Amino acid sequence: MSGTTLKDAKLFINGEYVDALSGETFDTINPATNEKLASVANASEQDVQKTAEVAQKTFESGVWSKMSVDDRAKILCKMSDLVMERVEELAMVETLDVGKPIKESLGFDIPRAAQNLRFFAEMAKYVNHEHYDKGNYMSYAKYAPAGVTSLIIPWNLPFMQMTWKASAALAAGNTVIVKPASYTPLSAVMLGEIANEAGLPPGVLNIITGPGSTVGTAMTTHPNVRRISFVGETTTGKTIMKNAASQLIPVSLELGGKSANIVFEDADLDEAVSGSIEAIFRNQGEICLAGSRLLVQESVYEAFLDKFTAAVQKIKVGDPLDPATDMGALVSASHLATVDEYVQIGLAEGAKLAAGGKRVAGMDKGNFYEPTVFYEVDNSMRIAQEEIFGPVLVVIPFKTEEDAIRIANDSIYGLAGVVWTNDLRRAHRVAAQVDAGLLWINCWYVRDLRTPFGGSKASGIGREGGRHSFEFYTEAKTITMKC
Ligand SMILES: NC(=O)c1ccc[n+]([C@@H]2O[C@H](COP(=O)([O-])OP(=O)(O)OC[C@H]3O[C@@H](n4cnc5c(N)ncnc54)[C@H](O)[C@@H]3O)[C@@H](O)[C@H]2O)c1
Ligand SMILES: O=C/C=C/C=C(\O)C(=O)O
Repeated sequence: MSGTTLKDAKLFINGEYVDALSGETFDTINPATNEKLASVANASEQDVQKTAEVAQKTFESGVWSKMSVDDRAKILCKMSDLVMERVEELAMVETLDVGKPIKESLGFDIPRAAQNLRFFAEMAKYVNHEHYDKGNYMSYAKYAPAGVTSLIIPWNLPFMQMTWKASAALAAGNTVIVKPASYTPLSAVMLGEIANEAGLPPGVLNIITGPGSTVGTAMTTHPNVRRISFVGETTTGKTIMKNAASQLIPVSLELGGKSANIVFEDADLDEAVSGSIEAIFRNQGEICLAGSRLLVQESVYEAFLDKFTAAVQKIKVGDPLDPATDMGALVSASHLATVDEYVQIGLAEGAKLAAGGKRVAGMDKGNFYEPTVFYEVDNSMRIAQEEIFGPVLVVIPFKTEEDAIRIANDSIYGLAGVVWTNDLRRAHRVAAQVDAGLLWINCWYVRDLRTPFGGSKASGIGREGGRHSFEFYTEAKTITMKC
């Protein structure tokens, strides 16, 4: 692991890899060693300007926007196949750049990216066909690609989330400018090679690396841009929405979360323990959908917490490239400092540690943090209200179903929720009352790409997935004719 270097990353514009116009680069760092992995082109507003012109010209040429949906699907499915042909290489790059366990990159991130490409390519053939008759009049709707689409991606699941957005936008016939997060650009730029090999016309997919403050701003204010889809922090989402308002561009925002994971006394406790461990510690807790507030019914609180902390001790934190590793390194030294700061805040607020609370001993070179569990937590504490986005769980007892729902909803966020119970009616009753876009009952993060995905309250605006993605990435036109 130590000393691994990867190919330097350039911008992918108009089907070619190029340097930033300024020639500047920045380094991407391996979170497991804090050593440099590769140099990355550092784009500026001028690069975005150039790319927006390429994307607009390509869109207007019709080479992709007017290609038949079947032909588009062939190319996107080919990209999907090529992703799987290169699964090991892509997984290694993702693991080195993000710090996540290789078993995750190999078993989830990259295969899910291939699935994203294939799913939206195929679905494009079947969605959004509408036709109505009314007396002598017939109406139908055409869903045309919207145009140049800006996609801005965070660092936690880079390749998976990039393809989650880009596949839908491309399948709908748009041209795309995508920006990965500066911590994790390496897998994203590889999609350019794959696009070229699959025969995607130049200028359809463009990939830009550089700072959110300049490149991201230019991507959200450029007059050529017709759609913006963003995944990231709530505060960044607000800035993007303000910028988008200046051009009146529709936005789709997938933002932060502080989701309640509710364990009722009638749940299968062993299943709830393993599911709840997964819900907070998968991907080092760096996942927007994390069940970061564990609400446990008082009657089983102690029994559950004992089982849970015993299971936490078994989590193997280690070298992300080791196939046995369950939890890797946090994405950056500064993120590790933020996570540790929250742990100190929790202690100062009076919460108690049942597990973790510090860096992993003997692994100081990388950003390794112990899986951390706080109890004696009140939901009003900062550690229960603010998104930590790391391996830190707060456990809160509750008495009744009404208490659980009240605590779950006492949050600015509304992304996800989890309910563990064997009472069918309770499961649906609670799921209906938790204010969140996504609810899982006796499971967590099981995805069907046809379903609406996104959050309410401070967790976002809009939904993607299935027909919802196609609605967002297209412009509807109703045509009515007298017959
Ligand atoms: N709801 C979801 O589906 C979902 C999924 C994954 C992550 N997230 C959230 O993402 C956050 C973690 O990711 P992050 O730290 O990369 O988020 P972030 O908001 O800091 O950055 C996300 C992206 O936005 C860019 N950016 C920054 N400032 C910008 C600006 N002013 N204009 C345009 N772009 C800008 C960044 O460079 C990066 O590419 C967490 O809050 C997490 O909950 C949400
Ligand atoms: O960290 C956030 C997870 C986002 C997940 C998806 O976008 C998805 O599964 O489609």
